Amino acid sequence: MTSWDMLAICAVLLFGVPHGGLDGAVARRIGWSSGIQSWCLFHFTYIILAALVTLLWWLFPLASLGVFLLISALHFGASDIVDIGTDLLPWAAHGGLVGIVIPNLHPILVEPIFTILVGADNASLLMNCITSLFFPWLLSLIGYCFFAYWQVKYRKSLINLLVLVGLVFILPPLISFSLYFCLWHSKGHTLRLWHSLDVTERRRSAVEAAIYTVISWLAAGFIFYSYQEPSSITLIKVTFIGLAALTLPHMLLVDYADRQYYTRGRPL
Ligand SMILES: CC1=C(/C=C/C(C)=C/C=C/C(C)=C/C=O)C(C)(C)CCC1
Ligand SMILES: [Fe+2]
Repeated sequence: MTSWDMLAICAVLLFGVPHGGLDGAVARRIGWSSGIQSWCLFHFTYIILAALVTLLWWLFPLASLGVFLLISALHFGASDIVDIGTDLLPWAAHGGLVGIVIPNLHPILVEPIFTILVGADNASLLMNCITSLFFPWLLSLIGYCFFAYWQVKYRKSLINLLVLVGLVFILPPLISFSLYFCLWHSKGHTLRLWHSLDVTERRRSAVEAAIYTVISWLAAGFIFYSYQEPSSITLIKVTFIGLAALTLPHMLLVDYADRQYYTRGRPL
């Protein structure tokens, strides 16, 4: 791992992870009350789901990484176009960027990372599967180009996606992932949510997000140093398995519960 890769991973932890810190604010606005019982239930459920993902990863690494890539595609795709719509073609094209395009454009660099996460045999199986998805993804991108020609509202997001594909092409995988995750996904989510929050909710939500962020950094640091031999391999494991663990509750809240609230007519 180069020092740029290290920097990229640190950026993911420092600037990417905090966007999940606003999940408490999301929970409140979809109806979780601020009472002590609800508060405990919310945190308990969040932690149990995250722990369950970690346990499942340990038991079934290949299936867990496969499902993680799939739900990440749904999450990233939905988030990229959240202000515009929910059409399938743009969703698929945006969703495939991280899980399909990055591994296909840099298989030599991505396969060793998958190997760290799920073992060599599983990594090569997964790479074969992802390779076979590249052509369908390319078709979705071409279809999206035509779609955006007619649906003018999608043009800007299409151009964004094309720029991102260009970045993925020229940059190493961890660097392009980190740029997308920190500067597109997390920044977009945080700004959108911030503006949609009641002014009276903002201060509390910011303090809460800062506390959750520090707790997740401490947890990551603790797990990292409790490994017998902290190394770049351990850093990769802690980062991506940690992301997978936090993504499930984060996604259930943001993409499922909050979207229902959103489609009931309130602003996001
Ligand atoms: C595992 C792995 C990758 C995918 C990471 C993903 C898919 C992260 C998703 C994070 C989410 C969904 C956060 C929620 O907000 C890469 C970059 C292809 C590189 C190789 C290792
Ligand atoms: Fe997210």
